Amino acid sequence: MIKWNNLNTLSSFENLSKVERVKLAEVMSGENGADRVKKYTIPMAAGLSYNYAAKQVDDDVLEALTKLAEEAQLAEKFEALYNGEVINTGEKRLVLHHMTRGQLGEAVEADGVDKRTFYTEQQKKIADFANKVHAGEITNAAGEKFTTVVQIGIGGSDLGPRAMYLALENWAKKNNTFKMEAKFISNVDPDDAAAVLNSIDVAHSIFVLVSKSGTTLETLTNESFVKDALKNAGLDASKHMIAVTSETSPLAKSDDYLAAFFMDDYIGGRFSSTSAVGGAVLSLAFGPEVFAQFLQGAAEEDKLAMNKNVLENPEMLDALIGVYERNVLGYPSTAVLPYSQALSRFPAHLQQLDMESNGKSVNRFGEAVDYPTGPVIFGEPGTNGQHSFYQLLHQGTDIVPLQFVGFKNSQIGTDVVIQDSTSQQKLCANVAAQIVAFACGKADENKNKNFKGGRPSSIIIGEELTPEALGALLAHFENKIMFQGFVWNVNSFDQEGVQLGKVLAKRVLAHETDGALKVFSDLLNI
Ligand SMILES: O=P(O)(O)OC[C@H]1O[C@](O)(CO)[C@@H](O)[C@@H]1O
Repeated sequence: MIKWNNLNTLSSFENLSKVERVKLAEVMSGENGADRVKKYTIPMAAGLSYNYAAKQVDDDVLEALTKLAEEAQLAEKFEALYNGEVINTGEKRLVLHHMTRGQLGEAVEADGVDKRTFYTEQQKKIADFANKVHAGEITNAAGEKFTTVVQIGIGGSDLGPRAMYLALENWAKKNNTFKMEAKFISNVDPDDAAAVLNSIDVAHSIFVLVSKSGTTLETLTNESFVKDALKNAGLDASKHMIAVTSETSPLAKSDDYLAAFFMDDYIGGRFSSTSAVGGAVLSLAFGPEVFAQFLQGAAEEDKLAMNKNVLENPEMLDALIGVYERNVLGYPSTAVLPYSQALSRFPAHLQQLDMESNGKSVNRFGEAVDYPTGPVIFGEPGTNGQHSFYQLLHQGTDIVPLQFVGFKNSQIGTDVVIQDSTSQQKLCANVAAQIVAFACGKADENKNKNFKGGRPSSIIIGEELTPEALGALLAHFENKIMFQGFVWNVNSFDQEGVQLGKVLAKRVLAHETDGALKVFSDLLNI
């Protein structure tokens, strides 16, 4: 029997807050620190590992976290989710994104169909379509091959697929699986669509309109923008556009598209990278086999997330340490710092994934919670971040937990030796140095040069950022955020907080304003 209780009603949480705090600078120094780095690590899928040696934990904290996981029934709640319970209570929906990449539990039937079959059928349809485009069987009206794919979508219909595309673009070029260049239009700022359209050859471009709801104003506006451009170039828009949407959306039955692929309401936008939302653009860009490898990595990581032993479950442990940092140690934000240029937009994707999921102040029954929930997430790839905001991270008044990601090898492989080391070695040296610098600090009589240390971090380490590794990385964070939502007793799968701004913007556009809204409308010349 699953119980949905607030975090601060759990006795294991009270016990956790009484466990003696770990002095990170002390435990990470000398041989003790070396032992921790070897001991506090968990294997992940695709050769990745999650190392939490530099987190503010020891065996006592880990034991208390294990008890919290048990009392909060994290494994049971995940099981209920993948077996098709209505976990998204706010919208009365199942939560099925795991099924886009595998079958973790029982078969789930909804809307009269087996859902795993539905998702795999969509994948097959996309693969078939992509193969025909690559083979020149589906072409533009002049019978010429498409060379570019442009995704039109926003939020979850943009950030995840864009981050995944950028993560694999160079890998695919190096491994001869690169098929088509991809571009993305998301913002309703006309300069976004105009700049992308100016940079491509529209006659040889295929546009993927992605909107689960089929009602998002930004996306529909950008669709019109693109249709105008196609018309102005003397082209038939319906021969250049495909749609990814839910079967119940207004876009589903339209004749305006060359083809339509479906997801459904059981997949939240921000959790949709492994559905048709990411599948169409990634299969067109890199081929369906690469997309399948990406799904495989995610599926393997999902299986690890099922493990009831917290110390063998990287997602659950990462989630619990995050809760400890947020609710016991009182840290308000988390920085995501990939030491990989290919992951340049991964922090932006995690921002939506985490903040839209767990940025809630009521529990899943709509009652106010009186403890902090989701942290502020931000990040940049290293080493660029080091020359930007790391000053605050090292010496600022707030302690910001850090989530590093690093790979032993680069994707392209081209490198240079300067001062006896390659660029890749310099990159990896920097992330190792940062972990220890943040944890241990450095005493200096000059207070301006003093580093207190005690700043916790974890790192996910891999051999190389491959499609499997990327899938595993994505699934790690999706599952981590899900587990945190369970601990905080919030519904991580709705997003009512985005509605008010949309409603007010419509009022501004309809000139139905008064008070401050009217003055701002006048100031902005609307
Ligand atoms: O795919 P859609 O329905 O256009 O939604 C786009 C995005 O808008 C949001 O609903 C927020 O406004 C996100 O959750 C979602 O990813």
